[in-house]
Amino acid sequence: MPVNIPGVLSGLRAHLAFLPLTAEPGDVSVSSPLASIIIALFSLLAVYLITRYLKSPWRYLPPGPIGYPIVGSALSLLDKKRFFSMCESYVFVGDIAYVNLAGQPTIVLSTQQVVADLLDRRAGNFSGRPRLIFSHELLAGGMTFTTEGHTPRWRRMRRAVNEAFRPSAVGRYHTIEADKAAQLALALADNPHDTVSGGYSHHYASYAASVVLAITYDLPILNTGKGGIIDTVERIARDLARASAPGTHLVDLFPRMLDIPDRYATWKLDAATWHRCTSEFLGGLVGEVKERMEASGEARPCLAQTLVEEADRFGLSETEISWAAGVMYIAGSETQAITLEWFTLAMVGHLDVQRRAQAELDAVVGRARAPRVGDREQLPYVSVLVREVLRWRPPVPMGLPHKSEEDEWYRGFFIPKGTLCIINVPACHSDAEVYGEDAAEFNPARHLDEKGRLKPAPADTKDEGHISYGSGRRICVGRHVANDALFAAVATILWAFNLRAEGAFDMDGYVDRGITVSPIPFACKFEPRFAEALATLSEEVGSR
Ligand code: HEM
Repeated sequence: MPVNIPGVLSGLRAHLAFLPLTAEPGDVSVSSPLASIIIALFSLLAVYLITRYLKSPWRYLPPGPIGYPIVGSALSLLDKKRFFSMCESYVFVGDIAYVNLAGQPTIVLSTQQVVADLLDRRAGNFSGRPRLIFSHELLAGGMTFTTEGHTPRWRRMRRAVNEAFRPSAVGRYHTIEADKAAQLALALADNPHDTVSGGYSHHYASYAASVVLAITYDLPILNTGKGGIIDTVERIARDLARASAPGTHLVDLFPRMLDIPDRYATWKLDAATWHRCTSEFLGGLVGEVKERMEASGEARPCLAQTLVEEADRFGLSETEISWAAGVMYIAGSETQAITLEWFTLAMVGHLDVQRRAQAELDAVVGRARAPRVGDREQLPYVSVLVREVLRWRPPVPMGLPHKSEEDEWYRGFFIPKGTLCIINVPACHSDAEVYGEDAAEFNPARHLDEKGRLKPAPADTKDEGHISYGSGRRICVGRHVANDALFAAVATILWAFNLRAEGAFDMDGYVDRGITVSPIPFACKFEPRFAEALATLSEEVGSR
């Protein structure tokens, strides 16, 4: 249909008649210059905004979902699987997605190479942690180095702990791990028909907790039942975890609330009291180690002993020693217990793997004694079985978030200062280019060559064969201890028992516990493999 241009123009003119846009001959209206000024200002503003937009590095953010107003994509975090699949649908370029979590810039890293490129090779910028005002700054007084930023205090505490947990130092804990593993097996045998769904996980929790506490404080070998100390440290861990859940405390959303004078903010006084009591409790545990060191000239090796001895070298205060040791329970107990739960699921779902591991144990260790951590070199299949559990079902699927401290450019993408970095560990571990086409399957043999020897671990995994321990400067400082303690438990359980599910089990489902994920509970039967197994374990407990 032909358009009547003059007609349209005159119609427009009629509509805009209230604004004298053009001066007619003889028109003396004073508003004409004003209109010109307004138009000029708007034009300038438009030019400014367009130039700013064109020049802004924010145009080059990695691709990602737009999300909803204000909350962005924060709500999708409630379901980890959905969150990751949402991010994965955007990682067609660069293996990196950008997500707005209620205003917090966040990137999700989905291949091991990208994780290493940023968190490892640019560790100077990507080793911070998000600010947790209530739990970290007020309750813990900034002392939990797991959540401390990339600060001198974090460096001091981390270096001191690393001294006690480096590969050449962890051999001194092997006896503790072997004793605890034997106790764990005996506890599991107490309930051979444990049809309570996941009833054995209670024993795994006790094992992990008592290994960590024994390694940290040289506490006497604890029974696998819970003792008073375990109850207290568990309460501390629970309080801190609850307090750091997003939205629990308003001060995390409105940091200016910190300026409210103490007398009007009872929550600050309560937090200070909690901090004082907890510091006293943790200081008391270190104090007992000191007493043993003074009384006997030396205590059995443990983390607290190293921290006390090395305090001057690393410049640690008394409170820093107490908290550096105290945080180990929080970081190291649930993670290990859950890994053992995934191990149990893998075993009931893969009886062939169970049999192959047991054949190796029978051939190398025999039945006259239980396996030891020192046997690991001769037990490559059992050893990679632990590695494969951590690859197949990472217990901390998002890692712990790192935070960038400066603006950064990577593969043409802009990563603003203060960006959170979340590792999509399941995606990294299912990369067919790294782990093969069967990456989704549980298959320990993938880590061995055709002669059954350990293959070199894939690039960027720090020789672990996976990145379940995180990456960069913040990589899990307890990973060598964890590898040993998990090996001790797995080897002892497979040496002593056949594991069989009683009833249904779900290989794909999971229970979301916040930072960690565990299998959906199922009943498992731990059947002794031979008559003398339990007697041999009883004899070995405490005799090494
Ligand atoms: C299966 C067992 C374990 C898993 C899966 C695990 C996983 C992790 C992960 C993902 C991180 C964060 C790394 C990062 O920020 O990139 C971490 C940090 C940490 N882990 Fe572990 N961990 C385990 C066992 C342990 C044990 C046994 C201990 C101590 C006895 C421990 C102590 C720590 C500490 C202190 C940190 C904080 C490091 C820092 O911020 O500098 N972990 N762990």
